Amino acid sequence: MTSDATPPTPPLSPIAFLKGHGTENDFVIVPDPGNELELPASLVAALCDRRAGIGGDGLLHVVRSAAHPEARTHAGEAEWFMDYRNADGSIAEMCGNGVRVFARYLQRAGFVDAGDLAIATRGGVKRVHIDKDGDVTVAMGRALLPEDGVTVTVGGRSWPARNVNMGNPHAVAFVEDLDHAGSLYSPPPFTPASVYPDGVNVEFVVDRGPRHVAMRVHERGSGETRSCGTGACAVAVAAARRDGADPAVTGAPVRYTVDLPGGRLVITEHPDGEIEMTGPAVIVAEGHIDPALLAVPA
Ligand SMILES: N[C@@H](CCC[C@H](N)C(=O)O)C(=O)O
Repeated sequence: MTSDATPPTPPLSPIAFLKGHGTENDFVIVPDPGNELELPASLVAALCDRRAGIGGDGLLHVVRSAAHPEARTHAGEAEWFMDYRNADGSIAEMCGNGVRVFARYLQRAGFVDAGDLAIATRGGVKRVHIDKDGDVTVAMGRALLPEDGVTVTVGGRSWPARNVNMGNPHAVAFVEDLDHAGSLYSPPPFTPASVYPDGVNVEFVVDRGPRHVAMRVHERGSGETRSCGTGACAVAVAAARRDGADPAVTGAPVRYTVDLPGGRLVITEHPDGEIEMTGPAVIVAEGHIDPALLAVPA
């Protein structure tokens, strides 16, 4: 018997993924060396969904620089491009914890050895040092400190916040108590809104001791996370200016220990402005994405 019905669409092939975190800032890792996958914002959000998906604060799309239009010019310097997405599917320039986890993935997959490598990001090429079983250090580049800050208001309290750009935007507010930041699920209101037309990551900071601070963060596109690497760098830079320890002025490097809900990062700023971030990076699982999830409408 013949039929004129349309032949069924061939099933989508499953896609491999891994799950990893850096100080509990967690990521879905999608290896795609040839940049063959379509990853619309809706699919990224579905994968990062903690109830109906895999769950993560963001997604690390692992692509060869030569295969990605945004990274092709860096291919001679950095073989791999971190195509980073926030949990809501939005694109961000940089992710500090993400770069460490990305490097750990490359090492685990056998693409690189422990030691030194370069990774391309939208925030430029980052130099990374991987300890085989220990921490990962990233040269994060220099911070920009635009003069225009904002006032952040939560629960009737207001604080001035310093504008620090680590490739991505941050507003750093020193507060008396981290609980005063309230729920950071939604973006904390700030004025004037014109300072951050593309949104901002907001850090609330308290002192723990000499050159030692603790912070909570609301991440643009992800909500409150348990850690933010670029945020910890922004906090260390703001603290050094507040403490009269700007290395460009003193001529000496300054190191801050930054405690986050998910762990500890160590941030060193050098007299030439270069900032180094050191912390853990862990791969916790790997598997395959069910093709049904890949059929999420764009
Ligand atoms: N978690 C990251 C920052 C990710 C990007 C951020 N949400 C943004 O939109 O700028 C980090 O560890 O730096």
